[in-house]
Amino acid sequence: MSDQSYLSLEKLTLAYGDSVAVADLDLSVRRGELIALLGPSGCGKTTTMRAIAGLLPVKSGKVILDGEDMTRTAPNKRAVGLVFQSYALFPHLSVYENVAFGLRLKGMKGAELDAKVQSGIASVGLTKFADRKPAELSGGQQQRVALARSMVMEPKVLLLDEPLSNLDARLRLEMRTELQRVQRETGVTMIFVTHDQAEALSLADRIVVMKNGAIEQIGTPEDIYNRPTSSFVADFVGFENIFKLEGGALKTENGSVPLSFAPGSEAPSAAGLAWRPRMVTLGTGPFRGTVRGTSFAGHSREYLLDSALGPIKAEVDASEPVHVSGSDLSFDLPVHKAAHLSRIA
Ligand SMILES: Nc1ncnc2c1ncn2[C@@H]1O[C@H](COP(=O)(O)OP(=O)(O)OP(=O)(O)O)[C@@H](O)[C@H]1O
Repeated sequence: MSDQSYLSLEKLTLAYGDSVAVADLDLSVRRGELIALLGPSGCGKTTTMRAIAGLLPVKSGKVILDGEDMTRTAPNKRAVGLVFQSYALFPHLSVYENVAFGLRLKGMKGAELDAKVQSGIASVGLTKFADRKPAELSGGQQQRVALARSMVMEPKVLLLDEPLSNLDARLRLEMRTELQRVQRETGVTMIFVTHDQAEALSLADRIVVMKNGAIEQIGTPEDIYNRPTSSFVADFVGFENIFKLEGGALKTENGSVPLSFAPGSEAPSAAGLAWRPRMVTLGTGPFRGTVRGTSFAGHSREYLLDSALGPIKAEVDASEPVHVSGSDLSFDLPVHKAAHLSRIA
């Protein structure tokens, strides 16, 4: 993978009428990268994809692909493929004809067309189903046809908008693997939109977390999961205990609570600290909390504690002794385990 940018969005601003949906967005994607756009509903993921595909005029800024300014290029001249959550297959055409459709439009025919379509269908494991109509296929199979149909066009970038969201849990896992395989085998640059954190973490080379039409954080799955830099991303990936930090003390609803630091170590300069429930130590530590609620989650047990810091969520192995509601417990928020946040809402 080269370090050079293959697809660049430069100060991209996108609007519907007067209403700005994405503002000043900068994103640089390397050739062959698999990027996930992750974020809550309405944050601008689909809008960004539509602009890359040329389906939405750009208000200001640029879309550069493979060294060419595509900002004003028509969608069909961009070499950008699209796979939507609703597979948008032609219902009256067979699998074969669905996959052949775009190639025929480009004027391909005869043996060349046939070879290309056959290999596209084979690459997603649907050779046996070539003559079926979409209605005679499962959701996962339809999604594979949509993928094959885009891939035979040899796009420079393949955009997938919630490609797995209509599939049941088992098929989603299967399609994740399938997408990864196709990506590895073809080396195509892929950008996919998802609401689903687990999907983004398991598939992407890098994750772009969006909020209110802007990028909140870009990083590897490990960065996003372990080192969120803002309270928004921390909350999104499951750090449920988030505090402002001021002068080495946590700011809480009930005032400042000093933290204890390992001898010789200084208070972090971060604006905030965040802990996953798993990172909270139960049973020892400088803080006291009263168990307000507990829930059994199979391999683990979650506790909600009332404390001078406010509500604290803790999670421990289910094999640990059970603390009943009303129990008074010591706990700790180990500073060395915390995510250091530079921005906190
Ligand atoms: N056709 C449209 N006309 C007007 N506003 C729109 C249109 N499509 C989207 N928007 C607005 O633009 C903003 C971004 O929407 P977008 O669809 O890009 O979000 P998203 O992150 O893809 O959300 P979701 O996960 O729900 O698909 C939202 O405020 C949305 O209401």
